[in-house]
Amino acid sequence: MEKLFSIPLLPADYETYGALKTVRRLSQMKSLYADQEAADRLLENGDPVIYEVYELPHPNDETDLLVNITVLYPGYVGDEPYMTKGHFHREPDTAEAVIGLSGEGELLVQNREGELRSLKVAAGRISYAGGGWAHRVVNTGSENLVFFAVSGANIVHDYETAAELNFKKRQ
Ligand SMILES: O=P(O)(O)OC[C@H]1O[C@H](O)[C@H](O)[C@@H](O)[C@@H]1O
Ligand SMILES: [Fe+2]
Repeated sequence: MEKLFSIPLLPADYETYGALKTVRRLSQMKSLYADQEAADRLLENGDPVIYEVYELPHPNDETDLLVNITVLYPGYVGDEPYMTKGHFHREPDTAEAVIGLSGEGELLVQNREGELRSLKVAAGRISYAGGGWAHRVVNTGSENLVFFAVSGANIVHDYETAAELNFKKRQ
């Protein structure tokens, strides 16, 4: 895609413009949920889609921006709502802004020292996580939570460190 565009902020339109669609299912992130027995019970009846990410093709130049739309479905694993995996950006870290398009939820952020914070995500709101904050979006509502996220295009996702902390308070 040419590095000039103006397109609607909708997953379907993103796909029309060649977005790469990534589907994340429960089996790919089961270990992140607190209630493993509840996850196993769900998996006996299939493998639910938790979220889909629509990513426009980009050349990863450090001067570019990564502009994704994510559709996070409503649902629970035990008493824990559906959520994204969550990640740090590997150093040198860059910030990420999440702009809610529909639905409601929260942006859980945690730094490498384990400090945990929660920011509201909703239509018409921007939630901003500066560098050094791992970020995970949680759908606390009963509708799809659709959000736009923008960060530096040259980020490298670090899922491992975020999974170790797993957005839990340190004792
Ligand atoms: O990458 P995850 O932690 O699974 O989160 C899902 C997605 O959320 C946002 O859209 C981010 O900008 C994406 O980079 C990320 O892929
Ligand atoms: Fe990110």
